[in-house]
Amino acid sequence: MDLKQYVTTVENWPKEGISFKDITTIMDNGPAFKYAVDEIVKFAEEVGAEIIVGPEARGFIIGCPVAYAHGIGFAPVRKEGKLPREVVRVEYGLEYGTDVLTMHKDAVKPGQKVLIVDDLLATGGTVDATIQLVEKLGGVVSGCAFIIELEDLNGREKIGSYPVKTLISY
Ligand SMILES: O=P(O)(O)OC[C@H]1O[C@H](OP(=O)(O)OP(=O)(O)O)[C@H](O)[C@@H]1O
Ligand SMILES: Nc1ncnc2[nH]cnc12
Repeated sequence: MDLKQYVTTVENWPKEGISFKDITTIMDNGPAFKYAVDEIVKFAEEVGAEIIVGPEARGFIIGCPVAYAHGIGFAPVRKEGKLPREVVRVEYGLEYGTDVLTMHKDAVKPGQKVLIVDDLLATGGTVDATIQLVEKLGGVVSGCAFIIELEDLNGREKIGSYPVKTLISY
């Protein structure tokens, strides 16, 4: 399937100079959404994922159905102040700002094989912070999967040698 045709580009949003890739037009199309999730389900199997970790908010939309398809768990990465129990925290930079990401301290078990899933890889700040959170908990990052990669922003450099799957590149 040519998944790219279902992405909507919105220029100069949320800030001047940003070319925003809107995946809601993948999500609201049944066959396109199923194709995108199924591709990441296959990758999860290839890397032997035992749990899916996904950052708020769009990582939840893609990561949860992947976890469900395999009958494995999903652990959320959330912005500071959203998770109710003890957390680990990491500061990170975005294409358009900075923030703090957190995970519950017991969300991933030591030695557990983790697939990190998000909608989009831009500067890699979010995935880099997510890798750090998983590793603080003793999890083993077995791969990272995204629907979209913005190649010019070099996010892959932040991921280092972990296996990466992306479905669409710009
Ligand atoms: O590679 P990066 O430069 O870190 O950018 C990618 C991240 O940016 C977006 O999330 P955002 O923080 O806008 O949050 P949202 O999903 O809640 O809209 C996107 O969903 C990724 O998580
Ligand atoms: N250009 C972009 N489009 C959609 N989500 C993003 N997250 C970071 N950069 C983005």
